[in-house]
Amino acid sequence: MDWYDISAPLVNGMPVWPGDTPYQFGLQWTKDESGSVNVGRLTLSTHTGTHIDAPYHFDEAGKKTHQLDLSVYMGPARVIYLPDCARIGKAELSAHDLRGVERLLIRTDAWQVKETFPHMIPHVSPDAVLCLKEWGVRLLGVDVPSVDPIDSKELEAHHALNQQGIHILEGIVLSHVPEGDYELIALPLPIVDGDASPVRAVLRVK
Ligand SMILES: Nc1ccccc1C(=O)C[C@H](N)C(=O)O
Ligand SMILES: [Zn+2]
Ligand SMILES: [Zn+2]
Repeated sequence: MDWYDISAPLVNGMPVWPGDTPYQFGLQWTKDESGSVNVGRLTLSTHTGTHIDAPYHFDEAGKKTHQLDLSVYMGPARVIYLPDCARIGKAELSAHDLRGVERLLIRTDAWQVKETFPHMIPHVSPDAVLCLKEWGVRLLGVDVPSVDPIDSKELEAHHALNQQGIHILEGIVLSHVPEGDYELIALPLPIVDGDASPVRAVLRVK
């Protein structure tokens, strides 16, 4: 295997952010009905499964999905494993030499039961954000649905990351991926005026 799929499967009934639009796929027309083709129809939140947040999600003046710099979402990426961690802080990250890492993907394995939305997730603490910036990180990916605590209204980590120009990738699946260096591709859809976009995220083994 020379690549890993790190995307959550999109399937009816999959967990979504509490209160957000349920994910639904179905056939609008079947081949039987139309006489020629099956045609699907999707109803979904932009934050479904593996997705990126555009800054506009939490900042009125922030970039929207169609304005994002795609070079952020393609290129060298480092996967690190931080098991049993409640908080992704400076101390946790400092155990790794991350200088020059442009895309950092953190495997926590904190979200085990993928059929339900997690109540508690490790969150990124603001003290980590300045370090990430200093090391040269442009994209931070996590294997949980948010970089902030689920019940956070302030979204401190979202804002702190955005202030440093660090983009956010959430809900990646890394439980089968060893630590190391890869090439990431996780491109957002060109949703005009969007706040976020699902992505197909893959890692090519270097
Ligand atoms: N979908 C939502 C619906 C309501 C309130 C928040 C969300 C979020 O998505 C927040 C989360 N921090 C996120 O960026 O994915
Ligand atoms: Zn999101
Ligand atoms: Zn988010």
